[in-house]
Amino acid sequence: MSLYLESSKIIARVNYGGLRAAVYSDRSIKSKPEQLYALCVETLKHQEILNEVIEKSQILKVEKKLTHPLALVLLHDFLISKNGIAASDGPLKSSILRNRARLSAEFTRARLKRGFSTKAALLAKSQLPRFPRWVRINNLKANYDLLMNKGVFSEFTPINELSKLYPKRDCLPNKVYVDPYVDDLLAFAPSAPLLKHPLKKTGAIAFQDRASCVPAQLLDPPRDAYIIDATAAPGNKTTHLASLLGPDSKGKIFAFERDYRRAFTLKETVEAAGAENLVEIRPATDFLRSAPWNPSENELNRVTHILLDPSCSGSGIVEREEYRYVPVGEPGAKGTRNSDGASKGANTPPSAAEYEDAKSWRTGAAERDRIFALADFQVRIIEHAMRFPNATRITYSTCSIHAQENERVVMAALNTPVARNRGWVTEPRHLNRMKDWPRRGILEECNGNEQVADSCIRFNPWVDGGIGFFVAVFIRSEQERARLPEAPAIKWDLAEKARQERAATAEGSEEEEWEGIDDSDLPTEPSPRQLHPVPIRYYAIAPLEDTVEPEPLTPTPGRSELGTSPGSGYDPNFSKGPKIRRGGSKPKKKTQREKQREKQQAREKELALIRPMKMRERTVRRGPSGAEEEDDINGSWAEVFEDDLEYVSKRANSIVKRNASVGNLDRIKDVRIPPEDFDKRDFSRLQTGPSDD
Ligand SMILES: C[S@@+](CC[C@H](N)C(=O)[O-])C[C@H]1O[C@@H](n2cnc3c(N)ncnc32)[C@H](O)[C@@H]1O
Repeated sequence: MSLYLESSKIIARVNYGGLRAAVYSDRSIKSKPEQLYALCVETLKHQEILNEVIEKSQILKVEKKLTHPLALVLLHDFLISKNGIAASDGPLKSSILRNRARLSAEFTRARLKRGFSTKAALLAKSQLPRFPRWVRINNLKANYDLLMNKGVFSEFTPINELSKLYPKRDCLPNKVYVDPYVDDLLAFAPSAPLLKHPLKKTGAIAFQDRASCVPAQLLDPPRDAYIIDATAAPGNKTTHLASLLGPDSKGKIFAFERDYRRAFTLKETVEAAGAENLVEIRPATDFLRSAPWNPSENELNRVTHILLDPSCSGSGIVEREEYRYVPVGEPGAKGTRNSDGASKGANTPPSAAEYEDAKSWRTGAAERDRIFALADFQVRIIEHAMRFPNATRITYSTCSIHAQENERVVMAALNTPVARNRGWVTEPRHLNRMKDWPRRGILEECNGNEQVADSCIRFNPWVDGGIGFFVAVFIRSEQERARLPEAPAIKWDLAEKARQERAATAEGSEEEEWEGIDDSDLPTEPSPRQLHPVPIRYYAIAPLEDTVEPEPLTPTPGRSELGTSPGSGYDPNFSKGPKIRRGGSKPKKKTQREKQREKQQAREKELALIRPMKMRERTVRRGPSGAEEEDDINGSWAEVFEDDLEYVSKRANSIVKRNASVGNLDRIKDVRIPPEDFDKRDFSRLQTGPSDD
């Protein structure tokens, strides 16, 4: 398919940003993604004037084969791009060239009408960024009083309306907006001369989007708090936390960053902000492996506040250059006006209702699968943070607009055993500093739970000045914390220690851990199942050499006994087969022979399903004492519902292979599907990871 056909399809499909993800994640695309993305962005940027040309020239009526988005991309290249329409596109090109005189004349007329005497002038204007510039004052090097009251920003006059700073006709480059929700946060018009401001060079101010400042603000740590920023690079929120602690704080921020290279960027950001004394960077360190219950980590044990801003789809990031496609026939395409007289078109914010209807965000299948995988990880990271013995406050944020990564993750996290056992809830709206903020969580995505939906905060990029964002605050009371001061069982502790020692000697597996998720591993559609209140079987994922026959495990009451130590939970009477509990009416009496045949058939079916798990090579490692250690895989287990056995065993097998291939066996502790997802028949959040307490 040609560049033009592909780009016309993309712009028509993607609404409200997310163009980059759509282009780069669509595997069916043949054109060069960078060329495609540039064409989409530039076309949408100029769609208002191009729409006028389309309308006045009546090209869609003359050339019946042209669709509106296709006409837009072709006209962009014909009228605006300096290279013209790509030569290879014969019929498409001809459809434009046949009408060349009329199109050029209409374009010139439209350009002059807008006051641009040349095409260059039109292009220069269109390069201006679209949103206000947000500036956060860094308390480690300056303060609000100094900048706002003592004259450093004296050329800017404070205003109360953020909308005046959008680059429209009445945009005010010499005004400043003081944000009422985040301390020390200011907004300026995009054209305000701040990029090379000396304050930026000294680190006294930082450019940070408004929504991205909310997590640290809502974490609201006391001056001497011990804090974790679990996923820290490039360090915007870490340095914001440091600024909130202030220069005299005796607190500490542990900044985890799994990616080694990104940890360097984090270090630079921390140094530029003058926050070295407050921040302890943990480079190339996976937060999911942090173990505050280890005696060697007793500083982590003091952590009370945790900021989680994990990897997400980034679907809320509306690139500064991205515009929204307005199909022909919508009011915006014809240049109609809002009631306030402003032109309603590609640069017009969607209404709040339009925006909050997250289901209207259209994504391709590959992107959807990626989002499911991300959601897995996001729940795990919250769950892990909730295990910190002294934690009382956690913020969870994403720059995603997908409920799958937002409300649904919050709901899943609240439903984990660790949240329930330790008394974690979302902070009620009335207690929240942003209780007046209008955009809250999507009720139906919170299973109709108003309290949870109300406690979530959403940002609309067009209205709120920057990116689409989501924040939720989890809290638990002091009483709850006192009730459960200790973390996991001692067995976990020892297993964790052994794992950490192995991790220290393992080579280069960390960086791949998350990014390496392969789409082919992910479910494309839910598999059917009957409802079971509890898992009915556990299966070991056994290494080939050790076991001739795979060893099913019988269910044991406590999860902590499973999966953390090699071989735990094995039923010595396995040869008799695990007992299966079934609901429903009493089965008809069967003869002994029938029973035996059925048993044999069931067994063969199971073996056929489990056998692929045995394909990986056994890896033997030396433990700290030099003794040969049992490979982690021996202790791995899958919690399998009978109806889903086939699907889960395939998935477990692929996880084993993937991890084996990157030499990282430590992650494989369990494979499980949260019970609430069984109820919804949603297999999207199949999880792997350390066993829960
Ligand atoms: C969305 S970015 C964080 C942005 C950061 N909070 C900021 O405001 O500058 C997510 C980061 O988390 C890191 N990350 C992902 N998984 C991690 C894990 N398990 N442990 C530590 N860091 C992780 C990624 O490498 C990435 O740098």
